[in-house]
Order: sequence, then structure tokens, then C-alpha cells
Amino acid sequence: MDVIKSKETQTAYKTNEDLLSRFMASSCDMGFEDEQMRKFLRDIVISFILAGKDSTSTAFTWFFWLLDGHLHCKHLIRKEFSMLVTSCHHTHPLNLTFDDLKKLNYLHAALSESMRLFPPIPINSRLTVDDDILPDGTYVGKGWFADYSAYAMGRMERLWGSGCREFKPERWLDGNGVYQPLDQYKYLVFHGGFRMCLGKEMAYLQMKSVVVAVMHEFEIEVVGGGGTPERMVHPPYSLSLVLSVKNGLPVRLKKL
Ligand code: HEM
Repeated sequence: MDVIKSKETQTAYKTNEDLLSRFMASSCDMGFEDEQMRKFLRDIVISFILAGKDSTSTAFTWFFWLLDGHLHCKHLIRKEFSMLVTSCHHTHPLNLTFDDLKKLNYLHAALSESMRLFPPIPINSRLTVDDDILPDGTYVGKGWFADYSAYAMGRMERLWGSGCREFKPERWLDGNGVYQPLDQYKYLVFHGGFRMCLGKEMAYLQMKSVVVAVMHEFEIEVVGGGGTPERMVHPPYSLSLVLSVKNGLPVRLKKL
């Protein structure tokens, strides 16, 4: 609350580009009293922090686990961002801009593919407020839970074809290597419809910039071996609200 109050005294929040300033600037005509507005902003910030922290860190963990078992993909990711840095005339990947990061098609595909197999939020639930009939004719009564598993859906042959259990970033790319988003209801990693994740684009942006920064500086080796096709048959997961790697993911970093 103190941070919000101190920002209110700086008129610069209307032009500042940090997230809180943006929320403040876009909420000022909502008709709230001062204190109501502060609570509203506090709740938005807390929900963004809660929703965005464990989800992205879980996604990173599986991503690096999978890369360790798919060295060709690791090589393609490094090649893609190194070429981008050169073509944009930057001296360091940390100088890549928002628009530059959007050009990392292969990395975007590899992140999507990793989350298809290991969705950070593996199971999700809804409680019905009224009787309803789903589009396929299934009856759902008032007060019932309707659950879905993004983990199971990401491994269904009917949806992803015979190679559904393989890590193949290429399935997200067209013939020119450009990333092709798929139907949000086939890929429910970020949920779908009105209550879809509000931080999806931010999550990709954050993950791309972190992957590039880390991989530019270090070679990452998973202690005990990463997600080779053989190890992927029985992945070491631990199921909670998020899909963690069981006992964490110890890695060795070698400075490049
Ligand atoms: C890989 C990372 C992420 C994944 C897989 C993910 C996934 C999801 C999912 C499945 C939901 C729906 C939850 C539900 O309604 O039951 C959700 C909601 C939400 N996410 Fe994310 N999320 C990620 C990152 C982020 C980030 C970085 C932010 C913000 C900085 C964020 C903000 C939100 C918010 C505010 C909602 C609630 C939307 C609403 O109820 O209308 N998420 N996310």
C-alpha cells in the first residue's frame, strides 16, 4: 500500500512504463474512492505475483530438463539467438528488445512444446453454478466439479498425432520456421476463454529473455541426466497445484 501511495504523489506514474504505473493509469477512471482504489491495485499486484511466479519457474525447470536430453534443440536455440544478436547489431543478448525477442520463433516453439508435455498447472477445476450441457452432450449438474487435465491432453494421440509423447518443437513451426499458435482449446496450458491467463504474453517474454541470458553465459548440465526420450517415459514429477520436478533439478553451470 505504501508503494501505491508514494506513486500517487508522483504524477510521472501516468507516463511510467512499470506494471504498477500502467495499472494505475488505466484504472483511474473506474470511479473508486482513494482507499478502494489502493486495495484494488494491491489485489491486482498480489494476484499477478502469485499467478506468475511458480508457473514460470516450473516451466523453466522442465524446459532445462528436456533440453539436457535433446542436445540438438539446445544447439538450435543457441544458434537462433546468436544469429539474432548479430543481425540486430547488438553486442549482448541482454540488449535484445521486445520486438527482437518476438523473432525467436524456434525458442517460442521449444517453450510451448515443453509446456505441452509438462504444463505448469497440470489439472484445473471449475464448479458449476447451474445445470448445463457441454457441447458434446455431456450433462453437468449444478454444484458439480468439472475438471480437465492439461497434462493428459498434451499427451493425447488424437490431438497431437503418433509422436505425441516426443519433444518436437518443430510441430509448432510452419515450412518457413515461423511459429504457428494452435487452437487455445487444444492447448489448455494457459486455460482458455474469458478466464484465460492474463500473463501469457508476459510469461513468454520473461521466459525468452531469461533463457537467452542464461544460455548465453552458461552451459547447463543436469546432474544425473536430463529428459532423454527414454527418461521421458517415466518423468520425475511431483503433483501439487503446479507440476514440479520431484526433488528439484540440481544443475551444474559451466561459464562459456
Ligand atoms: C508459464 C507461465 C504461466 C502459466 C502456464 C499460466 C497459466 C495460467 C492458467 C492455467 C490460468 C487459469 C487459472 C484458472 O482460472 O483456473 C492462469 C490465470 C492467470 N494468470 Fe497465468 N500462467 C503463467 C504465467 C503468468 C504470469 C507471468 C502472470 C502475470 C504476470 C500471470 C497472470 C495470471 C492471472 C492474473 C490470471 C487470472 C486470470 C483470470 O482469472 O481472469 N500468469 N494462468
